[in-house]
Amino acid sequence: MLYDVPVNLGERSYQIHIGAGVLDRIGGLCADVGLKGKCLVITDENVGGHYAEPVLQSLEGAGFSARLATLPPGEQTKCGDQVFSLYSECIKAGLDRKSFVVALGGGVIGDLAGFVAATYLRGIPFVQVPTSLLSMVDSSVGGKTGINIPEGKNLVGAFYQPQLVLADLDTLKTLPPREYAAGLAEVVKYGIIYDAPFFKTLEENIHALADVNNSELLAKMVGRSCEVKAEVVAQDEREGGLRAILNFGHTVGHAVENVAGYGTYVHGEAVAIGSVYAARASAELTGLSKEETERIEQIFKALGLPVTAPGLEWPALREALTVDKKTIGGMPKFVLASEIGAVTFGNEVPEALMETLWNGL
Ligand SMILES: NC(=O)c1ccc[n+]([C@@H]2O[C@H](COP(=O)([O-])OP(=O)(O)OC[C@H]3O[C@@H](n4cnc5c(N)ncnc54)[C@H](O)[C@@H]3O)[C@@H](O)[C@H]2O)c1
Ligand SMILES: O=C(O)C(=O)C[C@@H](O)[C@H](O)[C@H](O)COP(=O)(O)O
Ligand SMILES: [Zn+2]
Repeated sequence: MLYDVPVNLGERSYQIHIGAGVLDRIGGLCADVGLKGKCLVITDENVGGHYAEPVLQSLEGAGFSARLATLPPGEQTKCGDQVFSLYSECIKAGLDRKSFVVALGGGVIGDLAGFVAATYLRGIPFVQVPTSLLSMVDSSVGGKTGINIPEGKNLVGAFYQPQLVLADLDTLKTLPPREYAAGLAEVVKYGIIYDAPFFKTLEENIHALADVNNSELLAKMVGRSCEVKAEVVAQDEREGGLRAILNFGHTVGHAVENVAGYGTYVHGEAVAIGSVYAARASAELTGLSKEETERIEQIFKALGLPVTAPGLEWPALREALTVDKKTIGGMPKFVLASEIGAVTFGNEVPEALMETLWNGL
């Protein structure tokens, strides 16, 4: 059965389809939204071994001509060199302006393949088939595509919406536990920024959350996360304001990823560290209570996520913050909470406090 969450963006609207054992529906769903002809399925070595064949079969079965490009796994793949090699793959696949790209994998593949689709021939359609928890609850939704450059995370990219998203919860059964936990960091984020009852439900189900065979709980968690993201994006597609709340924990999180070296901390882990930092800053500046600050810290710890990054020195992180997309006039901006479920964006943290908070983690 498919559970659908709509993303309402006028003529760029689409559906997120969530279900268990539904990967073989991809061909039919692509046909349903009017896609035709040729496509390039982009995946990585970990995901492709498990899921490329059923996806290709489903696409071919629905009358599409599909070619496969398989990339090395990991954050370092989200780079300019891979973009250019994928343009060549698009040519080899004979893609024209009516053709499309299928991103089959985690957020690295989704962001990269989406950026290729956004720029090849000035834009061809694309479809997201997320296979990591993080990509199901966050990166496949909302149209942020892009790559990292040595100076910083996601510094090159485009807003470009997919035609549809298909999340098969059964694919999570092969996801490594470390990556599953990392995805939970973005799930917790939705509770902190938007939905206090959801945060409480997560706290009360810590152990059940770790069970990828609990399809019912999984579907609820993925579904609610997608609903929150879709609601925020529908109000502010290109981050003129409100959408920045989805960046809670990311100001310091992105700096940690960059300074430690892409892949040392996976994205969700860096977000966990950045979220505890943001919670502590919120306690100092926006009235987050001691008790709620503690609850935020505890939930990340209980999920087995890091809340500190030993060995990373503040000056290097501070330098990385100067190129954060939220930094204006040299001052980094933070999403801060006044309580769990209520945040504001565009906050500055005094220079000395930024360093003190880092050294106190
Ligand atoms: N565009 C957005 O809105 C957005 C939102 C959040 C994160 N991101 C980006 O997403 C990326 C992180 O995504 P991620 O956490 O999915 O990382 P990822 O794509 O690197 O996937 C994590 C690891 O799990 C493997 N994997 C994925 N699905 C699997 C499966 N079903 N079975 C076995 N192995 C599997 C991958 O090969 C990889 O090794 C970062 O680059 C981050 O910046 C983007
Ligand atoms: O969709 C958004 O908006 C987000 O901020 C979601 C984040 O989880 C995600 O990591 C995103 O890629 C960050 O975007 P950036 O604009 O800070 O690079
Ligand atoms: Zn993120």
